[in-house]
Amino acid sequence: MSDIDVIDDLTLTRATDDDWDDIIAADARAFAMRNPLADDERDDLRRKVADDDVVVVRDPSLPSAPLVGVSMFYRMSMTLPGGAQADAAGLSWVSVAATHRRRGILRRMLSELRDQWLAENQTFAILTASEGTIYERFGFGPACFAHTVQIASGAQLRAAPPAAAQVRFANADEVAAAIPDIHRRWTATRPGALARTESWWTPILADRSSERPPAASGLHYLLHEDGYASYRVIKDVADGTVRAEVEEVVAVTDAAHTELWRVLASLDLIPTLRAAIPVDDPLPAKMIDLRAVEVTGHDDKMWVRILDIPTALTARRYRGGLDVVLGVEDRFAGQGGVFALTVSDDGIATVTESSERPSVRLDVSVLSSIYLGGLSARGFAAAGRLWTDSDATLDALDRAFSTAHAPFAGTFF
Ligand SMILES: CC(=O)SCCNC(=O)CCNC(=O)[C@H](O)C(C)(C)COP(=O)(O)OP(=O)(O)OC[C@H]1O[C@@H](n2cnc3c(N)ncnc32)[C@H](O)[C@@H]1OP(=O)(O)O
Repeated sequence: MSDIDVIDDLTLTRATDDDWDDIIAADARAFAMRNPLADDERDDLRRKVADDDVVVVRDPSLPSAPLVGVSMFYRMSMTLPGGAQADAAGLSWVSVAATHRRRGILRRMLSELRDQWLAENQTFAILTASEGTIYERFGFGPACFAHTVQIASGAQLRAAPPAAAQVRFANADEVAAAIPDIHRRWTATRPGALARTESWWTPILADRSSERPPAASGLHYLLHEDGYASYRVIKDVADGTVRAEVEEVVAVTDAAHTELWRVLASLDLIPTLRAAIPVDDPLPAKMIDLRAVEVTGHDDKMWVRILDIPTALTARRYRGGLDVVLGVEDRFAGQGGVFALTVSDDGIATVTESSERPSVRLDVSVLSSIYLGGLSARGFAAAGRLWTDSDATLDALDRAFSTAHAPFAGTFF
């Protein structure tokens, strides 16, 4: 890592206070935002990221040396299969000016950050991707998915309502006091779940009007002792129709999940609800008519890149015994190699570098995709992107890497 680097006639540095006006303007252009971040949103962002974790590229050959590239990462924490929490570098706000595309600025910025992550012994990098074809070349694989669902108002749950209400609408103070802890309890139950520190909660709880979708209300909160839900009411300006966008349903128990959805599905004068839910969410199975939960979209929500393969493989738990030799290719970060992975019947792994012939071959992006249990080894084998020496090896690999719950990040970054 260096303080200043030259790519042809460009300079690459870490951000300082003086760069932030240009960073905000550049990202607003690159992400087609109607307005750049307002001052309070910019303060929120700066509380979440250190200037030393922000890479800035400028072109001094042009008047005023415009900022032509920016990338940053948050220091985040993610739940692994089995419940351990691991640090993860959350890559975000990556952009290159439209005037300077396709001359290697993204590759150069990611190389700089890769060198930093390796020097810091980071095990994982994660991101939410704007397009599906950019990040595999850097070793990232799609790892967490969500279903977008639409639910008609009045949809009935099978379970009879409890005698006494267990859910109530809560005011801002009650919400601020209760939900960070419920969220923390929830993260322990889901692989891929991202923890939120205070600097992440501040903008969520502030619910700034500048951050709301057009024609959207503020957040309404429903509180249960083991869960919460939030939603906005949106009136379509074009046709006047009303719907609710469910922002979050965070339930630590099945009972909390049922009671929160019971209330959401019965909101008056709101014909339609939309939500993004885990792909294995039990909601359809809880309805009298499973068609009441219509899946309208399926999106990759978080990508993972394993940076330290032995540490990552030993940090998670597995669902069955396994004895394989993984041959992993990593063209971007050079962290691949051959690793003997042995998992005991109780799901605990030991990993050693090996000189044996691999029984499984795959790219680090594929290993990263199956790591949280969101995609299967068998699926990649069928796509010709993972090779095993036998079907029995594939079966064992598939079973060991699968998880009881589909991974779900729960926080956009
Ligand atoms: C984590 C996040 O922040 S996701 C958000 C990403 N940012 C955006 O979508 C904002 C709008 N887009 C942009 O700012 C730019 O087009 C970027 C950042 C996507 C690409 O920046 P560039 O500097 O043009 O990329 P660069 O020239 O370094 O290309 C690197 C590689 O990615 C490939 N690539 C770049 N953009 C794309 C794309 N949109 N689709 C597919 N491949 C792409 C290039 O072909 C190149 O491949 P190679 O090195 O294997 O030959």
